[in-house]
Amino acid sequence: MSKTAMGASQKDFESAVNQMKLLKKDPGNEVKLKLYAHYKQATEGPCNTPKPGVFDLINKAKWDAWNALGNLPKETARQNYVDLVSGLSSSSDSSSQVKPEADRKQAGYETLVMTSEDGITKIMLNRPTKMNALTTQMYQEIMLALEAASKDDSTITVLTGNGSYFSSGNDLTNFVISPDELEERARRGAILLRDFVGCFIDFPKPLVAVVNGPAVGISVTILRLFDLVYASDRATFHTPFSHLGQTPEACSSYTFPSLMGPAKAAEMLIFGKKLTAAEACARGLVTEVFPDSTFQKEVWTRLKAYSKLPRNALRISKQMIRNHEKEKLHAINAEESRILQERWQSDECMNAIMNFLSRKAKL
Ligand SMILES: CCCCCCCCCCC/C=C/C(=O)SCCNC(=O)CCNC(=O)[C@H](O)C(C)(C)COP(=O)(O)OP(=O)(O)OC[C@H]1O[C@@H](n2cnc3c(N)ncnc32)[C@H](O)[C@@H]1OP(=O)(O)O
Repeated sequence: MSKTAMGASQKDFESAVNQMKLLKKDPGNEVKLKLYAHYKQATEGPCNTPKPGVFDLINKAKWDAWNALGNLPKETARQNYVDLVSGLSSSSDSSSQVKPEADRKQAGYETLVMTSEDGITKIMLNRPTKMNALTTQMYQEIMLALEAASKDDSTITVLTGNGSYFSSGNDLTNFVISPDELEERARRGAILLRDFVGCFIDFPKPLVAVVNGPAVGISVTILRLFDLVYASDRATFHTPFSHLGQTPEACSSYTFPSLMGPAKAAEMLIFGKKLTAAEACARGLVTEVFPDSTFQKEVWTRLKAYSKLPRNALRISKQMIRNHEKEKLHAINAEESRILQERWQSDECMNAIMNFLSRKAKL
């Protein structure tokens, strides 16, 4: 009989616990929470400790993960733990294996797939099971990818998402930190945000967003810094900043009012109205909307034709259009990042994040 059918033995479990201690690569907060919850369930049974206070972020997230397992039997939790660890070990073992050409990622990127073909460099966000939510690692990798794309011999650079979403915006687990770390992490977060947006402001070549599905938060506000925005008619555009106790970023406090007028910008940025692709197009945020059934075909045919245009002319024209407001955009970016640094330390923001993480609220 297989191990799974019998359930993992206590020995398997102990060996998985030891294996975890030897794991070289950090598996990330979400996996660590799952491991913690299954370990506690396997060793102590259903959650039996008082719920930590709302500002005790780490312990609250751990408690929520354990509590979510309800009455899961100890044996099942033990098996799940062993399976989780075995998945982690095999994925780190296989990192040295050669993958088939079709799914080989350009070296150095774990959260993106970067490819160059037909004069187009494509940067694809690649966390489809998390709706391409942006972790701090992902912000860093996007900056590296943009830097590489700005120097390669392609004509056009494209950002798109793998799976059903373009991106669900900032990964809210970026906020799973202990209260004594909050001030320093907010300071570093503001620098990361400023540098990330700065790369888009300064990007020298035509930059195209292929919005394959819904976009949330910073994946919406950043769009005004692209030269073309093509959207599937399945895409939606949602900036729920107030719901999260946060404020606009990516220069949207300036670019959105100048694009669509202050009243329409307020509807999105202050009140969190979600737009359809057609509405976003009518407001000038999207260049063109395509039926989802033909989206990829139509967009890539169009982009391949554009990529054959004279490279330097495209580049110089882009810079002529963008250079007028570059300095202003950098100043606005710095100010928005400073304000967010304060917001991230507010009760309003912390409560909203905890609500999401404990699955009480879906935006
Ligand atoms: C101290 C601070 C340091 C911070 C440093 C950051 C620096 C830069 C900050 C830039 C500022 C940016 C702001 C924003 O982008 S605000 C917008 C944030 N995004 C959201 O609020 C969206 C939250 N997600 C949702 O509401 C829903 O998930 C969504 C509507 C997108 C989809 O719902 P659906 O029911 O279809 O799917 P699930 O919710 O089940 O999602 C599937 C799994 O994906 C996970 N997920 C999705 N989005 C996020 C996210 N943004 N953050 C974290 N995780 C996300 C979800 O949890 C599911 O995971 P599991 O299967 O493991 O449960």
